[in-house]
Amino acid sequence: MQAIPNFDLVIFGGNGDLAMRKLLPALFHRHRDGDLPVDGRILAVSRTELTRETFVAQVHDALADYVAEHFDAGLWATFAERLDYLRVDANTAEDYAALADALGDDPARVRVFYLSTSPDLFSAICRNLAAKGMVTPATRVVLEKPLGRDLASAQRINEDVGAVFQEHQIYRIDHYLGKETVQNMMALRFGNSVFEPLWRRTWVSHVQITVAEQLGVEGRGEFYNRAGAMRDMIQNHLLQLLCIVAMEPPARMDQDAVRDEKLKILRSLRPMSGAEVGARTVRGQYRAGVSAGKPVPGYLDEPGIPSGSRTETFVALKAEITNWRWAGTPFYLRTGKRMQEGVAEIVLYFRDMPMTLFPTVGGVPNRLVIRLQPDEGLRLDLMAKQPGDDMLLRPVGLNLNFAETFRQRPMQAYERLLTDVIRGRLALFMRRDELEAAWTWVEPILHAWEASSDSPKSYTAGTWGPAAATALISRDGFAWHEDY
Ligand SMILES: NC(=O)C1=CN([C@@H]2O[C@H](COP(=O)(O)OP(=O)(O)OC[C@H]3O[C@@H](n4cnc5c(N)ncnc54)[C@H](OP(=O)(O)O)[C@@H]3O)[C@@H](O)[C@H]2O)C=CC1
Ligand SMILES: O=C1O[C@H](COP(=O)(O)O)[C@@H](O)[C@H](O)[C@H]1O
Repeated sequence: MQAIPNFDLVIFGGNGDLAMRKLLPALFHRHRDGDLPVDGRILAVSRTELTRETFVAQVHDALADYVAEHFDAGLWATFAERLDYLRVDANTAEDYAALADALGDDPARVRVFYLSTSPDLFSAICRNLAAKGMVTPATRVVLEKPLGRDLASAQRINEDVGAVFQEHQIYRIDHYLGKETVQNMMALRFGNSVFEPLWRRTWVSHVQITVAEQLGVEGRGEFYNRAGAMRDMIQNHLLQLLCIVAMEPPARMDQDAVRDEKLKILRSLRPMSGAEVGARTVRGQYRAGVSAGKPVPGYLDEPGIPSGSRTETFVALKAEITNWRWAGTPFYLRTGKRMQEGVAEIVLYFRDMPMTLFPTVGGVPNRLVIRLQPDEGLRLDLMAKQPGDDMLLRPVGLNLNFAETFRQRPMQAYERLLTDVIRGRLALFMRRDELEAAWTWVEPILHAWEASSDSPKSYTAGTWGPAAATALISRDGFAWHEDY
């Protein structure tokens, strides 16, 4: 494993929610594990006037909450030495002079600009960094999602960022690609021979990808209401998961070979015509209910949500991949806020046997359940004989729980991704053409929804979403995997 080189990491939006909840805790974990070089500096920037001391105190409190039992006072002291804060308004060219001074002029030093702000600021930030001569060959830029709200706006951002940075310097983050189980899926598929012959239309009847959250919009109402579940989750996380399940083995595990294969899948997604969208997609919006044992308000009563909003908090849809391996095997995608369980998983359902020889109790088709959250693992559901005189079969699961097997703290997605940027490893980041292919597929669905007079179907918080989502899959003779 390549050591992490000395670095300057500049986080635009360094006092924001993502930085405090995910980025700085991830860096603290890597510091605690002794993975960061001594000369690795973290410089937070944003508009608010803060002293270094105040900022460091804010990070201390955030880490105490978000790193919880892994927080260590001794390690905090050395971590705090890495931190600094600078006031920079992204739109004010003069503010960048102090940033350029703080970074110095060593052209060989790895320099990462992490843009953890609204994407409206990305163009101005890149332009100003270039104008002040801060973009060296060893500089990388990380772009947070969502990258645009449709194909045209994504292209505009890509053009503006591309005018300053070369493609190999641009890291478009999708934190799902940093999850251990997602990488384990590549290990399962391309490090074992046993599944490869089965991994195709001949043996797989359909695939389900579910990312269900119990959380609501959690103080991000204004942002969420402009996005909705399609832009927030399907366009990026769920389509990336679909790519990892469906892609062909890359010729090598190098960044472009992997990304080429994912791109082929995105381009093989059968486009939905406006007329088909009604039958192949379901959008929902939660109303008040009980989630994780507590009464919760409906979406329209959350702070920052305008009355009568038609933003979807749930999407279920049927996708089809028109290629040699998958034609005829539907992929059902489903995501929602305030669902009954917080769970993320991929389930491959294998085809039924041609005939039944044995009586069964609670028969299910053979299936492979790949669990991303909450407990990462794999389960292969098989039928086995129940002990006793009768030849009676019942379902049993062969279980692999990664935490129990490896007895190691699983690395959080941002821990892996942040250090990949510093190391210059692009494989787990999206290339421009991938991002644009994903928007190309999603956009007609969004347009059809916008043009429709229908509102999202209402569902009670704490359930599995609108009844129409059950109908979407049961029409094809299948049912959502919900037996947790
Ligand atoms: N929070 C999350 O869980 C996730 C967030 N994201 C994405 O990450 C990005 C950041 O999100 P989040 O942290 O939640 O948002 P916040 O609103 O919490 O943070 C925004 C940050 O941007 C800074 N900022 C705003 N305007 C300017 C400006 N003109 N110049 C400099 N800094 C500015 C703010 O600081 P100040 O006001 O002091 O300037 C603040 O630090 C967004 O693109 C979001 O979509 C993606 C996935 C999950
Ligand atoms: O990107 C996002 O992801 C989170 C879900 O991430 P997870 O790692 O907790 O599964 C989601 O809550 C948020 O709305 C979205 O912006």
